[in-house]
Amino acid sequence: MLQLTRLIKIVGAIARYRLDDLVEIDRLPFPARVLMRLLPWRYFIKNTEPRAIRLRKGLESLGPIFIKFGQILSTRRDLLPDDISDELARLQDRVEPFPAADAVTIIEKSLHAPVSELFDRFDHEPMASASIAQVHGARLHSGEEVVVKVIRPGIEKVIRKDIRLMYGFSRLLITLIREAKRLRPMEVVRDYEKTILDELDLLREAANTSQLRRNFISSPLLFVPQVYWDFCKPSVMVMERIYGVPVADTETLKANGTDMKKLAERGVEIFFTQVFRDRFFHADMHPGNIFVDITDPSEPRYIGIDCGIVGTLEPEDQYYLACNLLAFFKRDYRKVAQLHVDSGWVPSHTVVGELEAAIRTVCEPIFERPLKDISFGHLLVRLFQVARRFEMEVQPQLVLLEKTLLNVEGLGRQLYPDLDLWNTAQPYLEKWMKDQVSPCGISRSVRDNVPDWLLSAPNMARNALHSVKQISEHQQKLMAMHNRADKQSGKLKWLGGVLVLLAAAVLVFPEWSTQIPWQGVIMGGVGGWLLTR
Ligand SMILES: Nc1ncnc2c1ncn2[C@@H]1O[C@H](COP(=O)(O)OP(=O)(O)OP(=O)(O)O)[C@@H](O)[C@H]1O
Repeated sequence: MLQLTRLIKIVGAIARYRLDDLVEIDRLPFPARVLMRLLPWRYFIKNTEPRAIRLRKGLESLGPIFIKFGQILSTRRDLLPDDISDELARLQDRVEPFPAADAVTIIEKSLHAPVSELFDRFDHEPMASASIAQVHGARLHSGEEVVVKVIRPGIEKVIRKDIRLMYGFSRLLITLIREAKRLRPMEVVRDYEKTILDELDLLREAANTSQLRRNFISSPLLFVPQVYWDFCKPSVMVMERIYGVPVADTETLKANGTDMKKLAERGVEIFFTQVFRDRFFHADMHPGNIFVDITDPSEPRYIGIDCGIVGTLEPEDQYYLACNLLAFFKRDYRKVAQLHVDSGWVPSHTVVGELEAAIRTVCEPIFERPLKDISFGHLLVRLFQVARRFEMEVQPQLVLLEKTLLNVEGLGRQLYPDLDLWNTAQPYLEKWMKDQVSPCGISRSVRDNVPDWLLSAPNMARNALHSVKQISEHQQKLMAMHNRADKQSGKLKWLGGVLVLLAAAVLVFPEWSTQIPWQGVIMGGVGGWLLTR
């Protein structure tokens, strides 16, 4: 019943914001075209606002889960046109807070103690309320000021139901409009499902926060609040309270004499450190999650919160990124193409020259601009688009990285419009490359891997024996098949020989053709051959 009400609400939003207009009817197959023309609201609802704004408003009207979906969708620039991505990126989940009494119940149930016992002070008025969680201020008995993040009650059920509906819509879309496959609606929903369900587990967020804090523990670039593990459960998380200026509040930052150039460059440095040193990056870098500590405005330090979404990279991904970025900026498209083939990102049958030409077509216009105006993020977006045409399955972690890079760039340029991203990033990449191939780097890699190799040695021996056994079994099977094929070809030769002899005899003595019982000869031949198989 709830599902039906939801469905009616969704159809209502489609009608009100004329979201059906986002589809080009003339390009649809005949039955879908008829169906679309039969939609009743086409004839009495007009909405002349730009399509991107209508889509944003439609999602907003459907509430927090769809807003979150829109936010995640906005990051798929590899699939969506720019106007839609830009507009969806403006979606903000301003959500009504839920009653503090509900928050208290969840906290007490999770931590098995009354709030008054758990905290010295608990602020019933929430500090912030978003789609998934609500944040309350509090003080521990030991005196530390903290914030308590609580998952919205009943939200998981709503999310799971909405996701089922989204899958249903995606299937319908693909069935009705074959072209829609290009937008990969099922993949987009799957992406969303994973991200949002991960965000529901605050233990996961707490673990990510701890890891990021450890990675930057003595860094002047980034501060990450401490997690209080004794107060963390899947629906409740308690962490150190931070005090900083929201990064979007550039007026306050400037009024306090913050070194904006340094701030912008530090953002890029943090990103490249996370990617090329730690292979672990905060992947939800929207301005609401970033604050600045301006205790010393000439040395501004970032403060990062909300580590619900993080990305991790495999060493191969890291290598791929570094090599590609370096080759790109040297405009060595052949190398970029070759790297794609060598690393198996595109199938081995790919013609390197063709991939090289496609990459050149995409990149040359971008490099027309001065280096400082080039967007790394857009470059990656375009590269992935090309790679997809060449059957490269773009890994989700790379899509996450591309989205983060776009955020970091956007933020950096907002803070300091002349930010030269390449100049800031190049030393990191080149240093990383040098490290990898230096004797130190190689010995470090060997040292890191030796314990694993030693531990897996007994297994390796067993696996090797197993493989040898399997190979010899396969060989025996192949030999047997080979012998049978030999025998059969011998029999076929024998049968062929008899038939050739008979044919020759008929040619020499044509009168025999009427005397020979042909059916008998053929049946006898085939029967004899089968019996001797
Ligand atoms: N450690 C903290 N100290 C001070 N304020 C905090 C802290 N953590 C969160 N907040 C406040 O609460 C707000 C929401 O927190 P957070 O981003 O973690 O929640 P969320 O539900 O994941 O929100 P969203 O998903 O929309 O980013 C922040 O924008 C900030 O104002």
